[in-house]
Amino acid sequence: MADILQNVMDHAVAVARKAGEVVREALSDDRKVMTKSSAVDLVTQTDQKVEKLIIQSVKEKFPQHRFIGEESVAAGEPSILTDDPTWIIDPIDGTTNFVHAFPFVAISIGFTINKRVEVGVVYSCLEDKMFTARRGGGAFCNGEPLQVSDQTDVHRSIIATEFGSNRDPEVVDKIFSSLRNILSLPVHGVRGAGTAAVNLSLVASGCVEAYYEMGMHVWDIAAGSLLVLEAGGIVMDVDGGDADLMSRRILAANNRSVALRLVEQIAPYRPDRDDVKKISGKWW
Ligand SMILES: O=P(O)(O)O[C@H]1[C@H](O)[C@@H](O)[C@H](O)[C@@H](O)[C@@H]1O
Ligand SMILES: [Mg+2]
Ligand SMILES: [Mg+2]
Repeated sequence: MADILQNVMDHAVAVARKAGEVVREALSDDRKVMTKSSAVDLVTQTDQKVEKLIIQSVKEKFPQHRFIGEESVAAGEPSILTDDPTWIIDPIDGTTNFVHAFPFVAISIGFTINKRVEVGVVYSCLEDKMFTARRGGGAFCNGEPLQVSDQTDVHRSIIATEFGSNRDPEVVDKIFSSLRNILSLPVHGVRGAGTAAVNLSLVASGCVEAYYEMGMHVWDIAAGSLLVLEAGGIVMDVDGGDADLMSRRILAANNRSVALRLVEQIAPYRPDRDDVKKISGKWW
């Protein structure tokens, strides 16, 4: 098992670096923008091209492994996590940033066995930061070990979150209700990088104390959640329950005391799960 995981890690890092080159080059081209679940859920040909590149390259090396890829799911592939070795891929996390050349864009690759993330790679390709984690083996950025912040007082914390791409009025109300509660605690600040994977790497790096979001997907958080755990942090549901990769809800924090103060402030809602088939033939 150990050797397989090292091979997976090495391959994930190599292919993420290659994907990052493609993304950086594409920044100077015209970016044709299409939409998916809503008018603000963006996708480009580069997202699709990078996902194909990653999946093809992994298939050649690990023909038995399964995939859950953001753009494959958008094209109708199922989004079901099994016990089999599975690569969970977000080819461009931060597509809106990519479209606008806002400088935080990541390639996120998580690898699960028995539904548990064993390897996580987040390549923040415009910063050239390669974040890596193996379960039980620590978290690193460009080879340097990561450690979450030791702050226990939420009032002295920075909290990261995102607004997502769901503009239903009830969801927007919940987002603002959570924000108002958290800002009024008060906290030192609220931030959002525009990519879940980078937000999680910021928690792992100790730059922000916590990140929460509802409505993102498993490919946004699979790799980054392992970074946080391996940097000494915790990952849970926004209501304080157990984390569930497919629930589309996450709260990742440096420690339990900060996390539980946030749980009291977050107005939760339940997006449709990633593994629930809503409309026949479509997996979202
Ligand atoms: O679609 P991408 O850019 O892969 O992922 C982003 C989600 O679309 C967005 O809803 C979410 O808020 C953001 O955190 C995520 O990274
Ligand atoms: Mg994403
Ligand atoms: Mg994406």
